[in-house]
Amino acid sequence: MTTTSSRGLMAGRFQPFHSGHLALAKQILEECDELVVVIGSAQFNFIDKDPFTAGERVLMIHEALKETGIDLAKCYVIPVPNDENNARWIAYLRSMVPSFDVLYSGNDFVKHLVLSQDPRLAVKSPKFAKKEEYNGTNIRRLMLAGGQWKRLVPPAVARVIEQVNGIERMRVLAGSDSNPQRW
Ligand SMILES: Nc1ncnc2c1ncn2[C@@H]1O[C@H](COP(=O)(O)OP(=O)(O)OP(=O)(O)O)[C@@H](O)[C@H]1O
Ligand SMILES: NC(=O)c1ccc[n+]([C@@H]2O[C@H](COP(=O)(O)O)[C@@H](O)[C@H]2O)c1
Repeated sequence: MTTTSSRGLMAGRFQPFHSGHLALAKQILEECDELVVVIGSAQFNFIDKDPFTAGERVLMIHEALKETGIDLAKCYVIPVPNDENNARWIAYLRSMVPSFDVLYSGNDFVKHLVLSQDPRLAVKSPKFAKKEEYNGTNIRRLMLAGGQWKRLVPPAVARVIEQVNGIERMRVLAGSDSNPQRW
C-alpha cells in the first residue's frame, strides 16, 4: 500500500550495488513515494572489503536505477561517511539526508541502533533475499576468483566496474598488506 508523501531509506556499503539491492529499491518505491539510498562507509575505498569509491558507487546506483526505468526524480543517492559514535548514528544520519519516514534494513545491528535511538522510526525488512548468492561478500569473492558475478548485478553496475578496471584493482588489493582498514 502506498502511503502519501512518504520517503523510504536504505543504507548499505554497496560494494558493489547488486540485484538484491535493486530489488529492495523497487520495493521501497512500491511502498513509498520517494527513495533515499545512503552510501555508507563513504570514506572507505581501495580496501579489499571496500574496493570502490563513493563516487563510483553513486554512478553504479544512478545508472542501475535509470536502466531499470525508475524515475530518478524520486531518488536521492547520498554518500555518508561513518560516524565514529554508533550511539548517535540515527541523529547523524538524519542530519545528512532529506527527512525519511521508513528505514528499510535486513541488518540486525542497524535495527538495534534504531530501536535504541529512535524507537518511533518505522523499520521494514527487504522482501527479496537469496542472501547466499546476492550479497556483496559472495560477489566480491566471485570477482576475485574469475567466477560468474555479472549475473548477480545489474548490467549497468558491471559496466561501471569494467570502466574503472575494478577486477584488476581488487586483485591488487587482495595481494597488498597496506590494506588494514575495516568496517
Ligand atoms: N539479497 C538481498 N535482498 C534484499 N536486500 C538486501 C540483499 N542484500 C542486502 N540487502 C539489503 O541492502 C542493504 C545494504 O546491504 P549491504 O550493503 O550490507 O549488502 P551486502 O550485500 O550484505 O554487503 P556485504 O556482504 O559486502 O557486507 C541492507 O539493508 C540489506 O538488508
Ligand atoms: N556509526 C555509523 O556511522 C554507522 C552505524 C551503523 C551503520 N552504518 C552504515 O549503514 C550501513 C548499513 O548497511 P548494512 O546493512 O550493509 O550494514 C553501512 O554501510 C554502514 O556504513 C554506519
